[in-house]
Amino acid sequence: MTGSDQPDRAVPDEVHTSDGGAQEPSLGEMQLAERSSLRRVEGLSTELADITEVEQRQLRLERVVLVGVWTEGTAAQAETSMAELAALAETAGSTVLEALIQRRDRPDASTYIGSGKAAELREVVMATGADTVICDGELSPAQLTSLEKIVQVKVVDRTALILDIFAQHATSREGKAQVSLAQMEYMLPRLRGWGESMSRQAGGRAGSNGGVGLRGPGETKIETDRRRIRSRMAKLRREIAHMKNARDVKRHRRHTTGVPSVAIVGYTNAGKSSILNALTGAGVLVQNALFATLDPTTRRTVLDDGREAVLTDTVGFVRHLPTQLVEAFRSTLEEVAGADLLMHVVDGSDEFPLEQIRAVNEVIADVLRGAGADAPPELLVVNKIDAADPVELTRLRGVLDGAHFVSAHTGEGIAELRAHLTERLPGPGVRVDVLVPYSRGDLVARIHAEGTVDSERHSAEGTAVGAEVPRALAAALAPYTMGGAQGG
Ligand SMILES: Nc1nc2c(ncn2[C@@H]2O[C@H](COP(=O)(O)OP(=O)(O)OP(=O)(O)O)[C@@H](O)[C@H]2O)c(=O)[nH]1
Ligand SMILES: [Mg+2]
Repeated sequence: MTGSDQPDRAVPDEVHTSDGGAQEPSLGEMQLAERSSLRRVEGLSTELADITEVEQRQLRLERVVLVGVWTEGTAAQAETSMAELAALAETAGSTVLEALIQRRDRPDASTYIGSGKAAELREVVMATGADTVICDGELSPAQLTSLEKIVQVKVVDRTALILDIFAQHATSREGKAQVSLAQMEYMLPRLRGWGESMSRQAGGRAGSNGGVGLRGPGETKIETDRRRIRSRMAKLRREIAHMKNARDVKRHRRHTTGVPSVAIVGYTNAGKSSILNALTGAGVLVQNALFATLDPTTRRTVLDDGREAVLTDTVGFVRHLPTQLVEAFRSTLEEVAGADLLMHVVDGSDEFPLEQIRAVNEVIADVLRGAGADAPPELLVVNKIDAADPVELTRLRGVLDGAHFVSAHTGEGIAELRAHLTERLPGPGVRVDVLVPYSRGDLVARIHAEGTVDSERHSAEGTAVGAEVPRALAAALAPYTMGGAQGG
């Protein structure tokens, strides 16, 4: 049993698996099929018909060679980074033919890998018949252009690759708008570079690029494109702000009705959606692919004590998430700021779980700073313990104090996790009448922040408060309970 034997109201029964996800959820399968059928469809609106050359380049990553510059860290870390780039490339739908790592103090200012290595790369491209080179970093527009000149196939960087995946995966209106905005922001300074190499390469590409090739990216064309992109970006920003308002209202309503909320965050592919499914029986898309989830999915569940809670599955994070994306997804990620609890899921079978934790924490801190919000309490959940190395797990148990160790697949630890959530989430609360000494002003502050105060009086001995507070806080307040004042 996974422990998720409470009925879930949001989904039909047949989706509810008791074996923790051995069966592929049907909703997920549908989404999966839909996704692959959409893979090669250019997603931008017709308004952008004139400038989709950039998009089309990004969507045609078919046979790729990866190249990385290894500037710091161990060889194992450099290899992990390349393996991740390969996974990203495959997620975007391409076949990885070859990967090269170059050891340098810093990326070459003009060609990223240096001209000697670039010539070597050209050889590899010719030998393998690759049509794209993907660099493991963010390249300047000039670097992209110079490297393209040498290798003579299109060159794409990690940022463009991630943006491409996001563009393929976004399903909600808000998600799509956010990705478009991020892509345009990325594109804007690169238009000239893309344009120049496009005109050189236009002959090699079929149909869809004909218009561009014929016209040529003259200075005027670029200027017009820029202006169009800018005004489209402004429009998108307005739309996104509007959608965010609607979501804020919904969230606020949830808050005022007192339904506690959990935001599930974590590195991409850590198993966030699997845990949501294991906890609630929801049929959220689970895929061994990066960024399977892009739109926050909220599911209701019934806690062990019969209360309701909502869990929100969020977009996964990755090292060096393009800044344009952090920016664009900020409003979505603000779900994080509004949650009562952050459930941070870590892949315990990953080679460097602590680095994943760090990368995720950086993005969260960034988002919260932007939202001007305090971090909600965090619960660390180490997933995939069925697949993890036992020695590594022992080490993790040592360093990750208070973490829960679970397997969404076998269901191990899931019941305990549910019990912990029940315990930890603010509930309708416990009635307390306490006299808190002035030395514990922190507790009074917490009562105000976490509970509902209905009486407060200052006396010589301290602050007398009558309030309804979450169970955990009630426990902390137990020593200050006023004699005989119980029961209300
Ligand atoms: N062995 C093992 N694999 C798991 C477990 N939980 C999830 N997985 C696998 O890990 C992969 C990613 O799972 P998801 O739940 O889609 O991960 P996610 O964090 O939602 O990923 P994104 O939405 O892509 O960021 C899938 O192939 C799952 O089957 C687990 O407990 N054990
Ligand atoms: Mg997911």
